Amino acid sequence: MGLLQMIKSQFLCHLFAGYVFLVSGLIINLLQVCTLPLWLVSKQLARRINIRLAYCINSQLVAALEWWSGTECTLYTDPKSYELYGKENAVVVLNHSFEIDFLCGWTFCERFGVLGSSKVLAKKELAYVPVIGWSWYFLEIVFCKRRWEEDRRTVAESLQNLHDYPENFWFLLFCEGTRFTEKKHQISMQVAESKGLPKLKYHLLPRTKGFWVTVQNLRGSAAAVYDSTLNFRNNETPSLLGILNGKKYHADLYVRRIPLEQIPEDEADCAAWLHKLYQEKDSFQEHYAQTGRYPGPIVSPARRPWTLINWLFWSCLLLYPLGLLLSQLVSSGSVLTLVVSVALCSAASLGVRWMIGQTEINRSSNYGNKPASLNNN
Ligand SMILES: CCCCC/C=C\C/C=C\CCCCCCCC(=O)SCCNC(=O)CCNC(=O)[C@H](O)C(C)(C)COP(=O)(O)OP(=O)(O)OC[C@H]1O[C@@H](n2cnc3c(N)ncnc32)[C@H](O)[C@@H]1OP(=O)(O)O
Ligand SMILES: CCCCCCCCCCCCCCCCCC(=O)OC[C@@H](O)COP(=O)(O)O
Repeated sequence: MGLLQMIKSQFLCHLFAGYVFLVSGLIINLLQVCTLPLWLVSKQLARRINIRLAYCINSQLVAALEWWSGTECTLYTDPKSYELYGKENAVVVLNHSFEIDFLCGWTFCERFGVLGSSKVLAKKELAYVPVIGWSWYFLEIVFCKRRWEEDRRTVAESLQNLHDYPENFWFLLFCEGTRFTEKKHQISMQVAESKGLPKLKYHLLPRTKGFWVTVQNLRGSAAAVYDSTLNFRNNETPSLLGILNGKKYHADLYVRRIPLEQIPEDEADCAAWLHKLYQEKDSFQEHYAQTGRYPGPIVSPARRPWTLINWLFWSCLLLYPLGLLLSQLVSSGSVLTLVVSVALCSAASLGVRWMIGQTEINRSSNYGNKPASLNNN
């Protein structure tokens, strides 16, 4: 392990990065709360401000991926479609197989200028995650309980609300609804068999209702579905902790742009269309397993400096109060102050570790672990 790699794996580096993320994130959450009165005066201005505030949070994780770990993300797509990315609203369908799949999505959001406005159909539990989850209220992120009878109305209403969104956005749908595990795959394939559907080797069976309600309610606003299939070279199993330790990964993403007009409006036809799409995605993963690449040309956008500049800005801004605090701590010599400071530090680092745990598949939910009739979160 080189010197730089050793420095990146130091706990003190992670502690500082966590301090900057947490404190800057809470400051930004507070600023977002302050925009609430503005929603009554000018909703569009409030939205534009929140897009930029959210960028300050999300881009710190993208900076960790792109600059700290140096992870490379290669895009395989049609050059004609590439020209449209970032210039239209789109529904992104991405396989949910890795702990940092969302982060690889975010790096492309950043490079196409939609990181602050990006949205997702997210499980309700994530709304309670400090900083990121809290910021999503102000981004009008769509939350679901993963219970259709409760979700169908709330999801439709939330999506309708996005029709007058002032800036281009990508709406991410992980149609499998949960991260891939062998146990969930086994159960999912039993459901596939019971439905007479072909078994999938690399994916869980997609949940089609959320996709149908999303496409139905974004027609007229979103121009296309970006069918996105992600994998990592050398059978890597990347993690957010690995990123924080400076581990470099190499992601490959295959994106196909499918105009929304090509997607059936009828619910049953739309469901059949999505099942066929996932069978195609499965074949792309097989192609990747055999050849180490996706079909089609590589047109990768280069990483941009803004995520690094944003992180450096917040680090410099927060370094001063941290220095003051530490110098007062040392000069006071008070044992009580020392104990309280150490306790606060420990609580904050445990909090950040819990947040990182939200991305870890070994802590995933029970959703999809039971057959269809008994399914719950
Ligand atoms: C280029 C890349 C850029 C991308 C980046 C862009 C933006 C990024 C922005 C933000 C990043 C944020 C990162 C956070 C990500 C967090 C994401 C999540 O939280 S994923 C979990 C929440 N989302 C979903 O669940 C979406 C998919 N689910 C649905 O759509 C569901 O339909 C639902 C609307 C949630 C309703 O849930 P429910 O369980 O009631 O679903 P269904 O009714 O559909 O399920 C029953 C249905 O499924 C069949 N089935 C299949 N397998 C099973 C199984 N194992 N158990 C039970 N049932 C199963 C079942 O037979 C039924 O079939 P049918 O519909 O035919 O009756
Ligand atoms: C600059 C460096 C910063 C260092 C500190 C890092 C702080 C950590 C931030 C944590 C961010 C958490 C964002 C939540 C994203 C979780 C995405 C996800 O994948 O959720 C899982 C669900 O889809 C499905 O859940 P399961 O049913 O599989 O269970």
